[in-house]
Amino acid sequence: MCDQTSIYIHIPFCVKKCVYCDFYSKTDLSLIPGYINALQKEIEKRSGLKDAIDTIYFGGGTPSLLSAKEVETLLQTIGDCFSVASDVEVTFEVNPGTVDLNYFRELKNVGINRLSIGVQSFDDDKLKFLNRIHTAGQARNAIDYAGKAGFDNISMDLIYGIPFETKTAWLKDLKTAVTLMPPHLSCYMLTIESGTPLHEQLKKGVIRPLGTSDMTVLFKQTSQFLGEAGYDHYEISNFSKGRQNRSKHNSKYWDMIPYYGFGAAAHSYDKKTRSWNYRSIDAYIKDICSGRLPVEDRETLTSRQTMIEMIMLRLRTLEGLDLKKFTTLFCVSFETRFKDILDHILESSFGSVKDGRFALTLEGRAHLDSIVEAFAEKIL
Ligand SMILES: C[S@@+](CC[C@H](N)C(=O)[O-])C[C@H]1O[C@@H](n2cnc3c(N)ncnc32)[C@H](O)[C@@H]1O
Ligand SMILES: C[S@@+](CC[C@H](N)C(=O)[O-])C[C@H]1O[C@@H](n2cnc3c(N)ncnc32)[C@H](O)[C@@H]1O
Ligand code: SF4
Repeated sequence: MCDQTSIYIHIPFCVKKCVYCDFYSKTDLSLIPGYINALQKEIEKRSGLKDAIDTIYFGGGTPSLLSAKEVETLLQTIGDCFSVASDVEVTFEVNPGTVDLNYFRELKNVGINRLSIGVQSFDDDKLKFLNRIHTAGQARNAIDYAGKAGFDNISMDLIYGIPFETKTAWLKDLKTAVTLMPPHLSCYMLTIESGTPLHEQLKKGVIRPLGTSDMTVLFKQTSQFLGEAGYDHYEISNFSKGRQNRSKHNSKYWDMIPYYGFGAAAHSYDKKTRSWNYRSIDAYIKDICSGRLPVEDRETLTSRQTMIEMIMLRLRTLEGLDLKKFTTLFCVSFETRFKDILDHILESSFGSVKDGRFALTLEGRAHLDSIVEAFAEKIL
């Protein structure tokens, strides 16, 4: 029998960098054809016909900078090198400043069946502050085109908690989002990553980030508002209309199911080992063209690392951690191993144990980082 697995393809190109983003991408678009060629070679080199691929994800960077022909070429190579399921979910990330109706029709024709649209906000001032290449009008058009081209599996990315953002302003963004009725929404709390222009602004005192308690208010407001609008808060940043509209691909990350990562800066996981490719387009292409795999490094997870990772990932989700599965994997019951922390969490209503699963409440998820840290300290 085939093993179910996934493919992630990294497209490290952007028209310009957004002030908050530290995902790997470059603005030299002339490198795209050579990169596609190298990607094909990497896929061929790592081919695995015994693996049944049921999700494929084009992420970035900006996948929507590729021509539909280039996307088709990559999907054909995957089809030649892997056993792709007939009902495979194929997600494609889109920047609203790079698309039109015809492009979406072409994407549909070459086999893309889920779009993740990087809207970020419907407020032009907020978009300008973030250094996005598009306006709110273009974001609305992108959603409209996606529907007209026949996509029904659409997700929207939004960012909240930028400096000076108020509860009212964020609520306005959420209200606009739900009127467009996407079946899936990702709402990300702004993180100020070191090395980004936003971090520079912070160091110079040009911006003052929102405090933790203001962020917590926005996080809870998001969950409450989207809950009332019919969305399940199924992962800390993700919301869907029913189970059928969850991201199958990302759900696999939270379930620790193996995946292939192709391209510069892409990560792969095979149940025991994590590996990652060079975070440089030049180094990636050079290795591939010399017949080597472009792996920068790999680490085999110890049982302790797997335990931390499983707790960290599962506590992000609505369903939480399967206690029986934990005992089978680690030969110790979760309740015994973490009695003190668990008692504290249950007493303070930050979590609950139901039907053999330990999950955080909304209040608990608002304190996810410190809760995960408490578990990690106990494991190390
Ligand atoms: C890596 S981007 C790729 C999507 C596409 N390039 C775009 O921006 O339209 C995926 C998503 O991550 C989120 N993101 C990236 N950096 C972030 C940060 N520092 N804080 C919060 N969200 C972030 C954004 O919502 C973005 O749409
Ligand atoms: C921030 S999430 C956005 C998910 C989107 N909201 C959705 O529901 O489909 C996706 C980003 O994570 C990063 N990413 C995901 N899987 C990856 C992998 N295997 N290797 C490297 N980066 C990855 C990419 O930058 C990608 O743009
Ligand atoms: S958020 Fe998207 S468009 Fe902006 S720099 Fe990051 S990957 Fe590129």
